[in-house]
Amino acid sequence: MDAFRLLTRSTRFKSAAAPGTEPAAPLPSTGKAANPQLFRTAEGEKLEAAKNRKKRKRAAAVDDEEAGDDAAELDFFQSSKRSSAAKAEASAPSKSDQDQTSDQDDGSDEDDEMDEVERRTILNSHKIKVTDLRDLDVIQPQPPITKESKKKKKKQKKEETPVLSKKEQKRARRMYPQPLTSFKELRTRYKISRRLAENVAEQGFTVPTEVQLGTLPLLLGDSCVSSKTTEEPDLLVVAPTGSGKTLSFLIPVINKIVRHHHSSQSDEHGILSIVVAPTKELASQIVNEGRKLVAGTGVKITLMKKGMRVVEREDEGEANVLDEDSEASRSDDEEDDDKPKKARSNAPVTKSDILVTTPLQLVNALSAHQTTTMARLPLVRSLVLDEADVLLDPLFREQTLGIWRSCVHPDLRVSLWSATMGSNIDDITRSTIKERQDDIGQTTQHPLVRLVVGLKDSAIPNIEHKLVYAATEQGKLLGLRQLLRPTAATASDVRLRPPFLIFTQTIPRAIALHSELKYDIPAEAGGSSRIAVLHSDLSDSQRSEIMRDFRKGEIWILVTTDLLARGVDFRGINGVVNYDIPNSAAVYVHRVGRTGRAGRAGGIAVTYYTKEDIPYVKSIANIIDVSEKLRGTEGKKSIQRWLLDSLPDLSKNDKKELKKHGVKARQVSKQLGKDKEGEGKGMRGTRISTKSGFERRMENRKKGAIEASRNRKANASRGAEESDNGSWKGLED
Ligand SMILES: Nc1ncnc2c1ncn2[C@@H]1O[C@H](COP(=O)(O)OP(=O)(O)OP(=O)(O)O)[C@@H](O)[C@H]1O
Repeated sequence: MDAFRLLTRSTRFKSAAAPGTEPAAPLPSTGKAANPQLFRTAEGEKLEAAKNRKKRKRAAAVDDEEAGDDAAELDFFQSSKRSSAAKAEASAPSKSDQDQTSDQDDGSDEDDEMDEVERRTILNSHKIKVTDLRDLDVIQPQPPITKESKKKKKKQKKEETPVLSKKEQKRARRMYPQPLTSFKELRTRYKISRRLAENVAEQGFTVPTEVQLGTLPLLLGDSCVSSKTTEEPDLLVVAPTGSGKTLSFLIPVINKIVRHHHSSQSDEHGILSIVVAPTKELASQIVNEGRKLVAGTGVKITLMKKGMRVVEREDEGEANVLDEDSEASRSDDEEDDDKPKKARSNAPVTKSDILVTTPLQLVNALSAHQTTTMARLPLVRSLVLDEADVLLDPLFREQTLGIWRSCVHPDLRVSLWSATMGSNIDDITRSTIKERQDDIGQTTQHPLVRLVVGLKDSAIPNIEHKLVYAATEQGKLLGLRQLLRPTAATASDVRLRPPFLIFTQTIPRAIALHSELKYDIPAEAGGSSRIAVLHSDLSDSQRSEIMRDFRKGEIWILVTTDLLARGVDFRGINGVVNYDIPNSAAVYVHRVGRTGRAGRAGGIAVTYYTKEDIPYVKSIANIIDVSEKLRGTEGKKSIQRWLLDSLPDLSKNDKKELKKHGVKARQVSKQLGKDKEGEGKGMRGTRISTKSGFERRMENRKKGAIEASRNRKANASRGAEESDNGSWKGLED
């Protein structure tokens, strides 16, 4: 069934290209990208290939297998052979024994150190920039102070004060850590748990993405057997949407816990890692990804839910600690958030190793009975902030910092991940780390590193952008309807094919747009069931059901708010429609990043703007311009220079206001917000309808007349009844 043909009611649309014409570009929803990497140069590729060839030869020699087998790249852990052998052995010893013993039996890459030129070539080829964010005097320690050096220093000070230029400072901070050239290295060089390595291999990924290539060695560093053992840093990561950041933080977190379970502190039980994400949808997706990776490792990952207890508080009395095996293996489809909850004090304290949560849910659990002091999480060694810029935005900042401060273990490492990150995040991170160190009386500073892939705060280069002027609200609706019609393909160069997402500014607008569009889908295509609306006013179970149906392909068009703008990974989204322009350039980057994920090509992002939006368009036009430059499409630019020059710049204050409240004309006052259908008088700015004001007035008058006539009739018949039944009927029970 051709979804587009049915959806557009097209009789003329042909899915295959006519003979002699160019074949249609592959859709993001079809198949898998050959290479998930976004940036690479021939020079870097050659070097990586040479390194991998060398490793393969050595591994083959170790395993006494044939050298130069091309399939080795696909079978990078030789998982099928080895895991089946391991499984056969595993019938007797426990999983943890297997992990421990197997640490010795893989070919080791410890001698395979690259020199700085090689490391630099590969990192530059993938546009990876690594920076040491510590104070300069920590990075470049001064020589020890002796009497002589003191005198010399004084003399020097008098003569000149040696200050590094900005360029020199930048150079001093620049790092070139060893990149991960293949997933196989996770096992051979970084000695990650065998079972974890097999679980990664089972996902079928062949090449590490840039962010994986750069961050995995840094985060797995302290278990690296190389002579240059590196300390695990606190890490800030800015990497494109859909580039595999989830895997980059989950592998090290899980591996650290496996090691912890095998260590002398293995009798410590409780939450060892926390992953914080801004929405329940993203948190539940991370848990699902995590469950694939933890299978058989003995590590438990759990989604934070209402009523769950994470610590024992003295004010709550004795808690009964139950085993949560069943919970750890449950999928999020089985969530029971809407069922009545047990009283908090009766619920068991979670025995999970990794807790994935939204900020508010964990804060609520840590500050039971609404007390001001938050309970501590003494065992947590890893704190991951996914979509860190939004978690440290004023809306979530206090909650997120509260969680961070609750993690009091001296070995805590924090990592912050996003596709967009302002410099204020660096500052907040630095000051929070410092504040924590002072609180716990720690004197040593561990490394703080920032890793950026590509251009900071830019959209991925494989998306096609369309910025469409629609003049009015009605114009946007007409434009969107036209996109769904067969003529769209010929009338404009935009062809939007399901599945796709439509973003609006507010919940009432999402609801109104959904009501407008739901009868546009022909019955033979599934009718109104093919389009749905998702927002935070729905119950948890409704939200999960819609997400599931969209993922299964039963829903083709999903109208939503910025709830789904970040992190959510629908593999085959063909397009994104910004029905309402986003509140900031960062939101644009995230919204459009729902398509073209993991190196897939062809996603299209359509953004409508009206007269009222003109002051806010420039930052989006700039993002599109940069993204097209990054792709290097000469002559195929959708943003012309004259447009960029003529669009007004937005003041800092206006930017702030827009980020906080969105476009004024579409804001909903609290009272009016209750009117979800957009019918109230003051809802003019938020209303979505093709009907003119006159048509609506006439319709309302007609409705009023019908209602009045109905009332009159009802009153008349009631009067007649009363006169009929005038006799005494006794008292009602
Ligand atoms: N090495 C790889 N090869 C191919 N696909 C991969 C690889 N690593 C991850 N993926 C896939 O890429 C997709 C996007 O990954 P993920 O959700 O982690 O992206 P992200 O960087 O967190 O994006 P966002 O910024 O939007 O949150 C997922 O479907 C994941 O399975």
